[in-house]
Amino acid sequence: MDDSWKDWVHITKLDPDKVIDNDTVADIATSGTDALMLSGTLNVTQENMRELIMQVKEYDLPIVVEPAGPEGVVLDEVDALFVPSVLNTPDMRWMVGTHQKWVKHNHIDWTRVIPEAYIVLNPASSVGKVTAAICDISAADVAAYAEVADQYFSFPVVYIEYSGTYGDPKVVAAASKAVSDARLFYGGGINNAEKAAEMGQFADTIIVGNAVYDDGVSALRATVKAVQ
Ligand SMILES: CC(C)=CCC/C(C)=C/CC/C(C)=C/CC/C(C)=C/COP(=O)(O)OP(=O)(O)O
Ligand SMILES: O=P(O)(O)OC[C@@H](O)CO
Ligand SMILES: [Mg+2]
Repeated sequence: MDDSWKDWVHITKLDPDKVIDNDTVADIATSGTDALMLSGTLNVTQENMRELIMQVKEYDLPIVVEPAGPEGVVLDEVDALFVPSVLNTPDMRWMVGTHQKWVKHNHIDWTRVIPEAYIVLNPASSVGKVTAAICDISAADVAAYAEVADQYFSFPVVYIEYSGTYGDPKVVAAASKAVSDARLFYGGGINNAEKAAEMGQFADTIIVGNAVYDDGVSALRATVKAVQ
């Protein structure tokens, strides 16, 4: 896709493993969020991903898929694929191994792939457990990962991921200082204007996931308003 995604300040993350009704989808689409990212670590299948795409595609909003593995890759009716690599895992599969297998067995439309350097910081999250990420690290450690991702690997996105819990703003501030070219994404536990504004000072883009399901679209709207 073109570079317009670099202007997104707010992304709503929808999980194909969760049920959402069409009225809620309509409210999300008009909330002011810049894009919908369809993603989850557990139980994402071609079937539930395609079902969610059918629900969201009628709105005039960018839709991107963030697969947890090659089996979750769907590109029909979608603008781009944001593909994670986890930096702070000892298991090479989540950094590059799964990607190598994916590329070996598929023809990839690279014009629609945006690589993301994930730094996973909530050990209790599904992504933390699956990737065995080493989460007990300092702000300086996170900043160094972020700099390596940005300056050495040239990842276009550095993603500070606290999925399911609100993170440490000092960590996000340190990562923000360390990154010059990449866009800094922050996701985890944002469910009101205050948290959105706090992380929005440091991150270029905030991602709101669970709040849509747990706190409703009014909470989502408050997070949008805080960063736009
Ligand atoms: C090579 C391809 C196409 C994919 C590989 C992608 C990789 C390496 C993924 C590893 C990290 C991962 C599992 C990312 C999934 C995206 C993500 C962080 C979703 C949010 O997950 P959680 O919120 O923890 O999960 P649940 O909502 O399912 O509990
Ligand atoms: O679900 P929450 O905690 O909002 O996290 C958002 C996103 O970063 C998850 O990948
Ligand atoms: Mg989730």
